[in-house]
Amino acid sequence: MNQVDKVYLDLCNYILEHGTKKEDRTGTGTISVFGYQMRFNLQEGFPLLTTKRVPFRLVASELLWFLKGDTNLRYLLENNNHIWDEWGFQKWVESNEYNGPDMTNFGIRSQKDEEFNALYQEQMKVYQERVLNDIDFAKEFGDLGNVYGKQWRSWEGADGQTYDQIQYIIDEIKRNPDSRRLLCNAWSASEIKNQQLPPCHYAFQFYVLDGKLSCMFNMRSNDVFLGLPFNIASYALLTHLIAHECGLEVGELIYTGADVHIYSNHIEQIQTQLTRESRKLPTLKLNSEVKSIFDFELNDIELVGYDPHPTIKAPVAV
Ligand SMILES: Nc1nc(=O)c2c([nH]1)NC[C@@H]1CN(c3ccc(C(=O)N[C@@H](CCC(=O)O)C(=O)O)cc3)CN21
Ligand SMILES: O=c1ccn([C@H]2C[C@H](O)[C@@H](COP(=O)(O)O)O2)c(=O)[nH]1
Repeated sequence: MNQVDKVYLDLCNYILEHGTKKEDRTGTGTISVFGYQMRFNLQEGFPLLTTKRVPFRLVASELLWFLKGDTNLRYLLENNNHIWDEWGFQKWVESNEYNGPDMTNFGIRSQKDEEFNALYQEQMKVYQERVLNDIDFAKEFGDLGNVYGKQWRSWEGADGQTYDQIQYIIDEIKRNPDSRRLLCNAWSASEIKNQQLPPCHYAFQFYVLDGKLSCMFNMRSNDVFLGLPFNIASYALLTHLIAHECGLEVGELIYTGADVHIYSNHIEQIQTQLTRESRKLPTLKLNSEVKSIFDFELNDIELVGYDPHPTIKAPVAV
């Protein structure tokens, strides 16, 4: 069994065995543990689960969106990436400008009420079309607020200046690889009110040893079935991109999670996944002509040899 699926499935088993039932903001209900760490050796292959298909293209386009400093859904929709749609949609249906059918608690209601779900799907389509085709609408309702992209690339300091935390990390790695300050912080107390969803992966830090770049990322809250496979792959890709620019190999990826939970409507899916045999990990190939991490585009990033078990569908808690 490859180490990545093993470490992930060990976590799933651990939560199912030792987790406690806990209510949550979305009203879905979870089984949760508080505090968990996992380590992935990036030399062994790219950490994308093989016991279900994880859509790497969506992971990569989301990361490029963060790295552009973009916070507007439009870029994701243009790339056929719908993982953030619900949080933009929520902003629209809660605004004065929305005058369609009542969408209160659309996340839960769309799962339980088929008639409502049809109405919701219709309004979601309208929303997506308008974000893609109406620039003024997109500016207002496609924007998720000061989420990751803003905090990573243009953090607003108490001095009124903006700070590019990613550029700082890259410059520091090149200048002073032993630094213990290779850190990016996305959690800002004054910004929570300006975010459709306050950051879940709220900080990460790099470490250079023997020509290898390692990364530790911290999550305050983590959806183990849908979010975590994305989060692991996303930070692995970020580590590869930064290592590429800095002329380093990749080292280890370390995950630290706080409220690590399985949603009550994901348990069957996890149980299915637990019965599957893992396969060989894929590898990552980056276009060597691209030098700066900020110049990467989707087709400069290639996953080689990914042959996973089929997708397992699950509803997302909003
Ligand atoms: N409850 C919850 N879980 C999350 O993981 C999560 C949030 N909310 N809110 C913000 C972002 C959005 N993320 C998401 C959202 C949806 C999927 C998801 O549905 N993934 C499917 C494929 C979806 C598709 O093909 O469009 C999967 O099978 O992995 C993954 C990550 C991670 N985050
Ligand atoms: O990258 C992400 C983003 C979000 N999540 C999950 C974690 C929680 O299940 C929800 C957020 O809800 P809160 O009530 O704000 O904690 O989204 C994730 O796993 N990964």
